Amino acid sequence: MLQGSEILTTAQMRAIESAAMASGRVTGAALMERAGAAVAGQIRLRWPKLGRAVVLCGPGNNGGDGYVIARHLQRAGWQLRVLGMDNAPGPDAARMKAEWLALGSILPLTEDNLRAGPGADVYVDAIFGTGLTRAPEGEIAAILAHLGGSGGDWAFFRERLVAVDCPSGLCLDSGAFPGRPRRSGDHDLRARLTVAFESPKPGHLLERGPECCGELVIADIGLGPWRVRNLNEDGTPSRGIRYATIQAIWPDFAIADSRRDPIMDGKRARWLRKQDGGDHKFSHGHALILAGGVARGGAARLSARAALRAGAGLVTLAPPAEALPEHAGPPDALMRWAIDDPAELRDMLEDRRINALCIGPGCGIERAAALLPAILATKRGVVLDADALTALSTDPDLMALLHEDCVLTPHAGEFARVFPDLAARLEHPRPPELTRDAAATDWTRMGRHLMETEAYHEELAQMRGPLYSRLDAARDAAKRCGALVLLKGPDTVIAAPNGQARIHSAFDIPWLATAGAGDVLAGIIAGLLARGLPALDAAGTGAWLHAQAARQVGPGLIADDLPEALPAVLRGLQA
Ligand SMILES: NC(=O)C1=CN([C@@H]2O[C@H](COP(=O)(O)OP(=O)(O)OC[C@H]3O[C@@H](n4cnc5c(N)ncnc54)[C@H](OP(=O)(O)O)[C@@H]3O)[C@@H](O)[C@H]2O)[C@@H](O)CC1
Ligand SMILES: Nc1ncnc2c1ncn2[C@@H]1O[C@H](COP(=O)(O)OP(=O)(O)O)[C@@H](O)[C@H]1O
Ligand SMILES: [K+]
Repeated sequence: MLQGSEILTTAQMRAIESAAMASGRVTGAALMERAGAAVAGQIRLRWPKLGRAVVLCGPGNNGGDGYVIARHLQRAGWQLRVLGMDNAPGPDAARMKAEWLALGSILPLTEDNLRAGPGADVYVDAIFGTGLTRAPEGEIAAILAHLGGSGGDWAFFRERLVAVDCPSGLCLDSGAFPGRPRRSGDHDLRARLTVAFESPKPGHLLERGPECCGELVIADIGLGPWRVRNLNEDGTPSRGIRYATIQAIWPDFAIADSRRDPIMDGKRARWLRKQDGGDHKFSHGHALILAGGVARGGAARLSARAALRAGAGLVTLAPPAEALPEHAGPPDALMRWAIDDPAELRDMLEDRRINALCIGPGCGIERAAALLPAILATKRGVVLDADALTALSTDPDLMALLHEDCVLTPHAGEFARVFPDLAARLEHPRPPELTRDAAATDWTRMGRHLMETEAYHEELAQMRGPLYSRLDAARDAAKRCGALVLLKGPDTVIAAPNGQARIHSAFDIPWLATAGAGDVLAGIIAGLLARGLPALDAAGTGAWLHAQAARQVGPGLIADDLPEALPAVLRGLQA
């Protein structure tokens, strides 16, 4: 029910392009023409006066787009300087290069030529797009560093840089820059505007992507018919299951066509607002939130409050008996019940109406480790956060008890504790080995088969980009432990064991990084599990509600505000 924009990996995008071309119904040159025209159109929209543009064209099809852009801008009356490479690109880019040469000249793509000449209003970065296979070196690295502000003119280029598909050097599968430290931001290329094609790629939304892409516009270049999986008997695409398995939740980018899916359909909104009618409190579920010992109750109380606000019919907070008096205050809607040991928990779980749990916030590692076997054995929906994750990391037997209704909500540090090897792979600035060699892939064959067999969709789904991504890490973790993994951060990634994934972008709300915000998220998800949502949906909807609450409150937010902001978020849903 929760919908967002489909995200395509670079491999899926290439395969779709190849499928379109293999069908004989569209040529690569036509696609390139549409792509270049779309970028030129976006430039003219933002710079309505005629100006001066410098277009930097790389060795491949991204460069081909650049030559199309130069042609369109020149025809519109702009003054152009085009810098390109002296190589023989593929046939489509070669054709676009030749068409440009009939109108103007090409200077060598060097830093000296970039620096020479009068300053321009717009610099078009058409050096590398989805075909980046390794870290840029030499002259191109120097150009990219210059555009990134190594000469001190960071702000100048930040205002004027338009990136075609992505800022060059950014890996569109991971949002990292190959060859650079993962979290460094020095001299990263930052565009004012990025125009990408058909769908966002993971790298637009992960790690450095959102900051470096600037405003992101997705242009429709007409590949829609090849994005569906099912075919009619005559080979034409039918309305079918969309095969992209990754979706963006609450993307903060514009899609320059009308296909944008609503983030929240009316049915989901009505359900969240409990407007379906006729239900009583037990039909909205009963969530049990385990709390920890004396003086540690705040975190679990935040979770419990959030579960109530998310709509669970009943919520019980369960600290050990000695800590029970601490929880005497509001909210009065919250029930309290002392649980000291696994036997008492098992007794309580005899009540089948308790259908979701949350364990971890302020729980204490020992208590979490002691209670988890009883919880996991019931196979009920459960959120494991904070101390429960630490408990998990020290006990492989607990890991073995996880099931697909478990939701793990680690931040990066907790993820590294539970999945140290996967976290270590994320630290590599360079790939230990290339997991995909685009040059060695026969994309034409891939495109043809994409239209014919399911197996190719699976093969495609297995393909990785040149850098290990947070998406790869969350998917690998989910597959390994058989549970849903929600890896927190400004770019939250949610992955199910079957490979389905969501990316939730929250770069616009840095004030959400505040003590206790994660406890609230765990509670919201537990509330939604109690209401009956499957794990992937509960996590996706929960991440979205959590962020919306933070947007509602704004800077100055403390975690206590988040549950209280949920009614306004729910009231604002279009039911
Ligand atoms: N296909 C289509 O129909 C459409 C495609 N479209 C456009 O095409 C773009 C993808 O094009 P692409 O596949 O040609 O890749 P691109 O990003 O231009 O770079 C590849 C070139 O760079 C080279 N190279 C890579 N890394 C390097 C490095 N570090 N340092 C130096 N060289 C490096 C690589 O060489 P190689 O690795 O083989 O040595 C190859 O020569 C896509 O982003 C979109 O803009 C649109 O027009 C819509 C229709
Ligand atoms: N820079 C950021 N911008 C937006 N959201 C963030 C940022 N950093 C963290 N978050 C979000 O804030 C929450 C913090 O959770 P967590 O790290 O568990 O905090 P705590 O343990 O204090 O509750 C998560 O939902 C995370 O996705
Ligand atoms: K580019």
